[in-house]
Amino acid sequence: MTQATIFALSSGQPPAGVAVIRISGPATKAVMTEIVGSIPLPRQASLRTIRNRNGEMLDQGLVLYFEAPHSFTGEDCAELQVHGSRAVINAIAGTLKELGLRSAEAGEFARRAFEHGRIDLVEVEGLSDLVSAETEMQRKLALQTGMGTLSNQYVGWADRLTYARAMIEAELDFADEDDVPGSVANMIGVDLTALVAEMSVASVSAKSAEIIRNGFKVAIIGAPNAGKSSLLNAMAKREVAIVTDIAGTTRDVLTVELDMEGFLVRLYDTAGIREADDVVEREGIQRAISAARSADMILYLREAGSTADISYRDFGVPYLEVETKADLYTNGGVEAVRISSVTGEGLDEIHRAIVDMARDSWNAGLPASNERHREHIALASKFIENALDEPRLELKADALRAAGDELGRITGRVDVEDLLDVIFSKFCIGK
Ligand SMILES: Nc1nc2c(c(=O)[nH]1)N(C=O)[C@@H](CNc1ccc(C(=O)N[C@@H](CCC(=O)O)C(=O)O)cc1)CN2
Repeated sequence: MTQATIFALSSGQPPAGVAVIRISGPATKAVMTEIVGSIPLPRQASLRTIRNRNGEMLDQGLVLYFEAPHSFTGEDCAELQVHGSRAVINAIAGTLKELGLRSAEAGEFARRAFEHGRIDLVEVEGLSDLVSAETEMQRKLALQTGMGTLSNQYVGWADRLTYARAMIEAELDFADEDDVPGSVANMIGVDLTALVAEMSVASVSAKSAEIIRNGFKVAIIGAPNAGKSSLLNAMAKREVAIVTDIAGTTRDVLTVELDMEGFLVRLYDTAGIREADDVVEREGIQRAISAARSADMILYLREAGSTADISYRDFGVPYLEVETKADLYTNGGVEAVRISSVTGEGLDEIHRAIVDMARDSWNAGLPASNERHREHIALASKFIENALDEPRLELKADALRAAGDELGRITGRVDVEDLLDVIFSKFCIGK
């Protein structure tokens, strides 16, 4: 079956200065001949008139042609860079449909790139992250994943497993009586043990990368009226939360997302924790506690001069104690950071503390895998451990093959068909 030729608006929603319409598939050449008169020189921008099938002008734009396999998808591709109005885009899309092209599905260009071996599954995920990156750290992480750094790690691991297996196969094929039993096992054992250790480090990195992808979670907790919502508003620089003098104003957990020096920080404002009779307030307090327990950092707020309820210290979450309303009190010589959301005192210090903690939680030195990778890495290292424990060479080799297959599932070399729909559907149309 020949592949459909697909097209999509790859640039943002109209109206925009310029719109990029991408085309990929076997009919690309024929379509270009039809709508711009001839096939432009590969990889060179040419200014052309774009026409419908009756020869009427639809727009004038820059066109690019990429000949297979030297294109993003590995197929013949073209780009029409046209005036970015809805009407121009609709007119061109209409003509492309009349010529037998169909609209691309979400991620379909990337999928074709994967299917033609231009990029592996790890790089596909990196591209997906790159397109949705909002912070500087997300951009860096996505580039590392999307441009092969992480793939190289997995391929390197898989190569070591292949080498170990080859050693075993050789031993099985050429074993002679003079060989010392177990010598091959010893030779490969050292490297395989090292490999298991590297894998366990990589699994930790998946967790730390989550902080970049999903944000560093900071829960603001404390007694009612301690100034939690005022702090949230002051950090967000807008009135996100309702602030009143009435204790118990915040009932549910409120969130703001902040870009703090390139880190995505999710700040949670919570209901004040106290003994409460009101059902709604009690539920809010439960939510406050669970937000604090699942946070990456707790800001425990209390009004200057009041005593601390220190039960949150058992949550196992790093915390910072904050004395609020510092404008109303003189410093009683306590250790906590003193802030005033009214005067702004201490807010820089809070900012610093959060960014430092986020930076510490993220292990910058490690290539950042993700949760999907982590599951396969865990299985692979289990298989390697089995292989290490297994005295029979045939079974040792089998376990190593199974471990290699798990790594192959990460990069997409080994049966991943069922996964593809999930991964590619996360893309936007046109990617
Ligand atoms: N206009 C435009 N800009 C874009 C893209 C695009 O498709 N179109 N990209 C899409 O995401 C990204 C760039 N990625 C690309 C990756 C590979 C090839 C490509 O044609 N590769 C060929 C030729 C390489 C070469 O000549 O150096 C190849 O790998 O064989 C193009 C874009 C970001 N900017």
